[in-house]
Amino acid sequence: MNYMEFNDSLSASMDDFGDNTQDLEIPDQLPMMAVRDVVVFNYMIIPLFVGRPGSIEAVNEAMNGNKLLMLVTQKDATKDDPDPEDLYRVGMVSMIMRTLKLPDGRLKVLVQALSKARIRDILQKEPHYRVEIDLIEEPEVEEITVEIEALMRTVREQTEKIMSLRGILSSDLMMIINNIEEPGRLADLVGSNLRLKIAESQQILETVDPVERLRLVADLLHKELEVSTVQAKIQSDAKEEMSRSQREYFLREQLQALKRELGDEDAYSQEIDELRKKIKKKKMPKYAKKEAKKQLARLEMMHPDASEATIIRTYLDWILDLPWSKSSRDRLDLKMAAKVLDEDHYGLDKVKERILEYLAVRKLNKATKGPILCFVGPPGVGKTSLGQAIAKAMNRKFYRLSLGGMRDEAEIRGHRRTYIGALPGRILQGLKNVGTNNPVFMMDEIDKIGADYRGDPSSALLEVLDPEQNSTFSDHYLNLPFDLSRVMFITTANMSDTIPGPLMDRMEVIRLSGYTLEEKMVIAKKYLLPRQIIENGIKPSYIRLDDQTMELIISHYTHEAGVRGLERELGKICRKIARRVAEGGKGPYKISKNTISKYLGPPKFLPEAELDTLAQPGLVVGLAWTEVGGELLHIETSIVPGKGRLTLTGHLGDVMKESAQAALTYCRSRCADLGVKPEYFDKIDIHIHVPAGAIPKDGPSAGITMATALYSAIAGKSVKKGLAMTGEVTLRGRVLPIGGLKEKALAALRAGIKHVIIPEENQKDLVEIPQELRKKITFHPVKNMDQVIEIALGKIKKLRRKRKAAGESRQAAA
Ligand SMILES: Nc1ncnc2c1ncn2[C@@H]1O[C@H](COP(=O)(O)OP(=O)(O)OP(=O)(O)O)[C@@H](O)[C@H]1O
Repeated sequence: MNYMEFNDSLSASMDDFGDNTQDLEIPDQLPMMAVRDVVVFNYMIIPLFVGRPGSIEAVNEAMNGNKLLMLVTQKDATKDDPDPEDLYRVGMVSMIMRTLKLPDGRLKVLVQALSKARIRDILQKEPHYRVEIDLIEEPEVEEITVEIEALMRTVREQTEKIMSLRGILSSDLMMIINNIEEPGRLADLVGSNLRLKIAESQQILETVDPVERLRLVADLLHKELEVSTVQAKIQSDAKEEMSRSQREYFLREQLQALKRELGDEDAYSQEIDELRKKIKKKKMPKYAKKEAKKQLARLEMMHPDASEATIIRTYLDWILDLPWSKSSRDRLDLKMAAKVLDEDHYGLDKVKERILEYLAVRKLNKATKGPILCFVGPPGVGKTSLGQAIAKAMNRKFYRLSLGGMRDEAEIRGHRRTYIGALPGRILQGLKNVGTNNPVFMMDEIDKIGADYRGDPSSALLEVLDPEQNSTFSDHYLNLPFDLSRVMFITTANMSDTIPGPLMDRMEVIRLSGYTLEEKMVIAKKYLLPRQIIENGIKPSYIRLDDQTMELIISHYTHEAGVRGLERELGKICRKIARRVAEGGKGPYKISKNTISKYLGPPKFLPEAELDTLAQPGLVVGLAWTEVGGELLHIETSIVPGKGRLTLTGHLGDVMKESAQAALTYCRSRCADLGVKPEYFDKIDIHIHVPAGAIPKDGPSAGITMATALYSAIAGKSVKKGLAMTGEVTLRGRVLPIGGLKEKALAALRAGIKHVIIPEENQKDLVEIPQELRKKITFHPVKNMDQVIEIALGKIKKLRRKRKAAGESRQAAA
């Protein structure tokens, strides 16, 4: 029942019946009718449609008697034949005011509620319910207190709010509500109009006390108000959304119309036309053109502002920007190329020769798929700049990509277009950048490439670098094969060990080792200093730097295989001079042994020989080969009374630890030479330490160094001054070959070392060592440890004698 019915019925009750019903006697036994979906309240006049046979019987009996009928609500509306327990016990005694037979056999009955009553007993169920009842009198409210008044006002206000939120506010109903002075009536009127659940309505009905009832209604109103507020908000939001998109649509239509009016008709179709022309003009493979046209057709069908349209536009831009067929013309003039290479780089003869061979083959057979060159060497030896020089010599564009730390395959291959913000991989980005499809493409630090859950970039690189596969390189974003076979790939690495095997297979390694002092001198004078002079805006005449000073800078201010640090130091000097000139100085400024510290501060490195820390038993200098070139490796051994323990410190790797064990076993096998009994080793603790403890060290090449250090410590004799060594040792004392001889020799030279012990099998590598270096260092090839000991410590027999004498004098002293 809605409020309109209520409204009508209320006025009907006032007009037609007034208080006539007041005098009516209500018997305590009445026919009863169950009603569904509605709870009848006091004073209500309500039309009911009666169809169930039992109900029709009950109405008929009432009509035959005093027209009174007990109405109770069914708990479950779906039950056609409710049992007594399906019925609420409190209901309304009502009077039938009018009945009307409907053509379908049902009755329409208009009833007026007279009094609340509780069923005491059910007398009969068939053919219709008949019940015994107790009337429930409505208690009188003696005084309308302030609290009740406030409650009534709240209920009125809240009712008004809910009705207005629901859009069904009626001034008539509000007038009636505002005029009701009795709390109970107000509760019934509002409660019956709230669209409550049946159980809640019944709860109101069963609450006898009028004030309590009103309070309950107030609570329910409060709840209802909250729900209605949220509901109204949801509706208005939805409406707003609708109207906004409608407004946008109309505005866009208007904009299009305005554009048409103004003559710059349809910018969108113009854009499409332009793209179409570009695709037609652009030289690209048929499959690429086909795909571009297909995407353009899709774009045409779309709304220009759709997000998908932006993705297609970016994709088309990429297709149009890629150098599908644009190449630079190769310069294959070998003389010219040799000149360019010499101009930019000193030395590196072998490398230059290999590059010229490469160019020669290209000249004779343009279709050749040359190998990928991989420059391996320490930092700052010119790997990158050599790549640039090759590009210059061949008249190609140059692009450099650093692979260091790259872990995501998508960096090489790109993301699929379905990703938001997807882009092609770095290879295609590089090609777009240079604008030709045959640049010199340098990939730096290929040894530092990583792999994790995002994929393995090295497997993607395989496809890029393999001449058999790279003519159909597929980038995830582009999703079309792109021919990379004309690109000249060059890779660089500091160490070749960490390059993944399959990659290594596809490349030709060219080693660039560190520079000797003499080479550095020439590079500094011919290339680095002139470049720094120009970069700092000064003139060559401002600066006087003699050879002696340059040598000092190299040996005391830098400690590196390459020349990057040297260039930085020279840059520092030029900067300081630039400042003086800018401040009005005239120069020339002489940089000498005495003034150098003014420019560069105190020396940063002292050559190791100058340190003179080497003349102690147990201290030996080894040579190591690291990423940054050759390095000296100091090994310290100390022996103390103990229980035969061997302690190794200095962040040593497993291989190096095993070398130490082998060294110890070697020394144990030489007890006689050392003049000690085998038990001696059970009474001492040996500690081998390799300083610079924070730097990890590994590899077998320190084997002979450790064995010598241990031998020297046990023998109590220092090794020869200015001696360094490298070689792997076996348990039987054989010396095995090592790698990186040139780098190690250069490091020894930098440190002022004069003698180097090397494995005999490495003797063949000596040819690679520059002549002037071989003049300064004596290399001692050895086959076994005994030879090492003889060179480092002197004749073994003499040693034994000495050791014995020392033991005797100790005994005598004791
Ligand atoms: N033989 C040389 N002749 C002239 N200049 C050189 C020579 N070798 C290196 N240089 C200069 O040294 C600087 C450093 O070289 P570059 O950047 O090519 O080193 P790199 O070997 O690529 O190092 P990294 O492994 O750290 O990338 C460059 O300015 C380069 O011109």
